[in-house]
Amino acid sequence: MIEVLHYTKRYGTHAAVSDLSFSVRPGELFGLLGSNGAGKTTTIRALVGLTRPTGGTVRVAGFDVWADPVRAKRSFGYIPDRPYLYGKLTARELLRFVGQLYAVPGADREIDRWLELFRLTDFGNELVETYSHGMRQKVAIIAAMLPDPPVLIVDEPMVGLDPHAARQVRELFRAHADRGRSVLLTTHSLPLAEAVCDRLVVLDRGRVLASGTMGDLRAQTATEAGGVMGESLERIFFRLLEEEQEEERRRRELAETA
Ligand SMILES: Nc1ncnc2c1ncn2[C@@H]1O[C@H](COP(=O)(O)OP(=O)(O)OP(=O)(O)O)[C@@H](O)[C@H]1O
Repeated sequence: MIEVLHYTKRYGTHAAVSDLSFSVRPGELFGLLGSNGAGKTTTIRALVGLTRPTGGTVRVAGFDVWADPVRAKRSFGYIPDRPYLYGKLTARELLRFVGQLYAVPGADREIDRWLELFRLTDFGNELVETYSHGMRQKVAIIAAMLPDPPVLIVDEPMVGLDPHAARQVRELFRAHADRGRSVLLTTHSLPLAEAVCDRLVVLDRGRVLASGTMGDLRAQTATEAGGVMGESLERIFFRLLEEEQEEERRRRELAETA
């Protein structure tokens, strides 16, 4: 459903992402993890047609996002890290607009259901510009999920959400994947990633440090860095970063002595 093949993005001489490959299958919830500046948003922006790759291919639902953008874009919902919403529309107007754009059957009923789910019913006829950060985030999530897309692409979904909404959203994404859809999400919340993701990629400065299921990551860090099986994703993540920093230090020392 999502295929990223040898994706590379350079800004001038700076490689934001280098030779990244992964795929997300139907029924999978896939996590893209990494520190600040690791290249998560850059990858997401290539997948949703906002930032052209320097090299490699990105496909959604079988369509090359850059060669066949309309068909690719019909097949996914996108929740950006900083959603842009029309502030001069009410949430209901904005969601009706999305419903018409994607020809969602029974859109009005669906919109009422979503607003109720996120406790926004009383605010549905208020202008979005009056909404709090978390309320806007909820509207962006509804807008992406209303067409029930085969692929959901999500950048940092939990920022600004209260604990109740964060749990709801986590369950929604899991349920979406369990209905045979594909979900790709980036997050800084390692407990969230560990709880919901089927497979993960850990990026650092645009390169893959590790990928696979939690079991794969545990096995990889256990053999490469002497870790123990059963470790949390948080421990694994820090172990991978420490390993990478150590490698980097060794490379610099070698370069200085050469
Ligand atoms: N428009 C741009 N011009 C130049 N460099 C950019 C641009 N956008 C991103 N970068 C660089 O690309 C790298 C990856 O950035 P990206 O936003 O993808 O990171 P991220 O993993 O999403 O980080 P965060 O967790 O902080 O959101 C960083 O070094 C960043 O400075």
